[in-house]
Amino acid sequence: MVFEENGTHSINEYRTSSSAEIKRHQTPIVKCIEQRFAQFQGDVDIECLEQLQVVKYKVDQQYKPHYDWFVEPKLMINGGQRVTTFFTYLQANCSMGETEFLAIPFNKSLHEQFCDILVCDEKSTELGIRFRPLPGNSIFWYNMNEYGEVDYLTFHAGRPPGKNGHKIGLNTWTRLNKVFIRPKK
Ligand SMILES: O=C(O)CCC(=O)C(=O)O
Ligand SMILES: [Fe+2]
Repeated sequence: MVFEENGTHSINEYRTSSSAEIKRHQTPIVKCIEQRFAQFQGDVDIECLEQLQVVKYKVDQQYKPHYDWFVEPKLMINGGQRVTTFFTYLQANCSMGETEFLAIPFNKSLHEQFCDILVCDEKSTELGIRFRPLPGNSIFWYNMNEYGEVDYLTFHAGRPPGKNGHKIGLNTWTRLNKVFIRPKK
């Protein structure tokens, strides 16, 4: 479910999870979180961050494979392309609900040492690595390179939590330029 700015919501088959935006600098804690994400990236301007977005998945809800970078130019008018993504696991109570990068090859000898944060099971195929939703962990990646080319290896999905499962995560997207947030009336 996607909540729109005008208070309506729509069911999106591609993304059945719900999401909510946290107003920029809303509280000192929100500002502190924004600052830490900006500092991690070499002190980028915090105004280049989109508003933090919380996403919630109930059993069987998911976000099917997608890129975080924009295809449509109109989405880049305010702030430009999404340079990076931080996805932080806030809550999860099950072994499923991973974040899967479908275009990255699972390399047993390379990835086996990371089985504490990656799923390494009989389903680990040659293509696709899956991050466990471990609360407190963040995954971070660049959606484009230094030449401004978007990265197709970032193709990823938010997999559905299993039986009695749920997952809550925090998206922090950083844009090329400052994002102007329209004041709410
Ligand atoms: O839920 C996840 O694991 C990933 C979420 C995601 O890719 C997104 O919200 O863009
Ligand atoms: Fe995503």
